[in-house]
Amino acid sequence: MNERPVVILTALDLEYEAVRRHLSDLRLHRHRAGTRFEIGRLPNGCHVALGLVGKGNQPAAVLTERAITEFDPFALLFVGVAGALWPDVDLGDVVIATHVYAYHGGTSEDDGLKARPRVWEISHEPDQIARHLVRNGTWKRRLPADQAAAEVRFGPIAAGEVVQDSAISAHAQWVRQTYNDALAIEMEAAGVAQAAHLNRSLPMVVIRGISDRADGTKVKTDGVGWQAKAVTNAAALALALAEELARETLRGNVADRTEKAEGESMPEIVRNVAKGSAHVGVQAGRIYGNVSIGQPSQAVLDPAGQLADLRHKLSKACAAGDVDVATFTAAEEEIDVAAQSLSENTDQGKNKAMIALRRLRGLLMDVADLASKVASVIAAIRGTL
Ligand SMILES: Nc1nc2c([nH]c(=O)n2[C@H]2C[C@H](O)[C@@H](COP(=O)(O)OP(=O)(O)OP(=O)(O)O)O2)c(=O)[nH]1
Repeated sequence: MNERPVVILTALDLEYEAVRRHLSDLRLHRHRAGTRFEIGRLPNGCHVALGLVGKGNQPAAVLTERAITEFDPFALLFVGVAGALWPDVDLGDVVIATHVYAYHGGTSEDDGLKARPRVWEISHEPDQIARHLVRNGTWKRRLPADQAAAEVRFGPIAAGEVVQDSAISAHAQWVRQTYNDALAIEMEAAGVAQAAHLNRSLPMVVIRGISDRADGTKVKTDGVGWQAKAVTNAAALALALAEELARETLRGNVADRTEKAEGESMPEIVRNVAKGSAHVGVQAGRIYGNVSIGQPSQAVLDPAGQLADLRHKLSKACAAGDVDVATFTAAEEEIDVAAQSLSENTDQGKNKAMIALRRLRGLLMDVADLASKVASVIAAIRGTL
């Protein structure tokens, strides 16, 4: 749906795996310096370039810069685990960084260490979208059935150069006193935030699952699997956010294209006619989506393809004012559910998709074209059962 991908970066292998699990059609992308990214798709068609940066702000900054240059993403997400700095932040909770503190900046003076804080703030639109997703709870659909529900918190994250695993060391006390509104602590967000800022303030969000309390019990909580549980929650929310950000970008693009189409004389469908032995190239201002050469084709798309086509038509109908924004949003959610259920490729998944599509048919019944398109997707799925 979006030509530009979202980049998602992680530090640890288990974080990478937690994101990778949500992607389909994965393919390897090698950078000439040896960095390996994988490019996959989310159920709504949004492309994701996934990378592993390792631990620490420095490699995170360098590889974030590399990913931005390589993929020109519309947004960047960092997904991982972190330690909680306060007792009311629970294991398994998800923290979305409203601010990132690079807490190691300072001057060492005769009377002690003085902080020289650097801080980056979350961009407005991803912040609003993330809060909306948390409010309506739809992101939880991506959690495995046996995963306990997590609380999501918005607040600052402190990023430094050490693994913090004490509540009483001088370092721990200094962090808690100097950055006392920070909810969580980790080692990459400052590098990622710096790289995003230096790239025209690319929208960037850090999403962390709490896997320990940064208080000397990390070995124990790691040992009973909290890292995997915590990052499963963070990844589910991150991918819901990626989809919604992609949708917003598409909405912007569709509106943009519609305005241009009205101002330009070029019609949407251009027929290039050759007479005699003349050779004619494609004469069109822009070409979007599939290109058919020759007579209009009646090719039959599979259910997933039909669903993608339906999504595209829905966006156009919304941009043209035939579908209001509330209906559009509700309809897109049903399409997401149908696409995700279909991607399971089981009879159960197909049945779930049919139920979502029946709800969708109800939502779109006033728009004849779209309602009949929904009916044909239902028929196509029924044919595969
Ligand atoms: N859960 C948690 N994650 C943290 C903390 N500090 C911290 O940097 N992180 C994030 C950022 C790093 O990418 C990564 C470090 O955790 P880790 O489990 O790899 O730490 P470690 O180096 O002590 O682990 P190990 O390889 O020695 O087992 O997790 C913390 O206190 N708790």
